[in-house]
Amino acid sequence: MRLHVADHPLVAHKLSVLRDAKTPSPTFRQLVDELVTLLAYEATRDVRTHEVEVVTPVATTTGVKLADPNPIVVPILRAGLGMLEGMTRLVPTAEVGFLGLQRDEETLEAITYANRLPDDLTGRQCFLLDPMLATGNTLVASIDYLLQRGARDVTAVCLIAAPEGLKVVEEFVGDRADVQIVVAAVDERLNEKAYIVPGLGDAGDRLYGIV
Ligand SMILES: O=P(O)(O)OC[C@H]1O[C@H](OP(=O)(O)OP(=O)(O)O)[C@H](O)[C@@H]1O
Ligand SMILES: O=c1cc[nH]c(=O)[nH]1
Ligand SMILES: [Mg+2]
Repeated sequence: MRLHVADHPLVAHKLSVLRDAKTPSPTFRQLVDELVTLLAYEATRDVRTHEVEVVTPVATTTGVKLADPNPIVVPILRAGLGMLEGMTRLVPTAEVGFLGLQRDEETLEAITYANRLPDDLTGRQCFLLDPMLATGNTLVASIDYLLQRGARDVTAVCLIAAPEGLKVVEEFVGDRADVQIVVAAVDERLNEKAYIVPGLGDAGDRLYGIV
């Protein structure tokens, strides 16, 4: 598993405002969107392309276009939905699948309530979106769904990860697939309720309210 921590003052600035408990929901949503665009730039560094001929008003040159099959982007509901538009703005030809998982706050198990993925992901570049990687249980379950469908090239774009969760994901992945995690920050630890410290609280609640 490869880990990429985005090291950029704009990322650090936006993340600091996002963490602030006083930041209201509309600003929070806007910042998540802006952060994803910055992270997506890093996450798509290895996106597959092929050469094309381009005729400019001056000359003919060689350019590149995204190769087929298109990448697939999968937001993990709810909170991952707040990252979808920022990602598809950068990769508009991507297909979009959906996973809905909710962490049981007692057992910390990830419970799946929605799964709408293509049956065959062989040879596809897959991008999972979820702002928080805490225990890692949600990301492990999500990566597993992709691997079961034949995917071997998976990038997870997260805003904040806990070291404990990164270890869990790394142990699960082993050498089964090429998995990259792109994050804005790796925080200190999990607290007794498995919330990321210092983190930003419950990302889904801060995006969409408490349900
Ligand atoms: O690494 P883990 O310990 O599994 O926790 C991380 C998960 O928790 C949050 O979702 P949550 O279950 O709160 O669902 P929500 O997006 O609907 O709020 C977050 O968006 C991740 O999906
Ligand atoms: O800190 C955390 C942990 C899990 N889910 C969140 O939204 N935040
Ligand atoms: Mg939540």
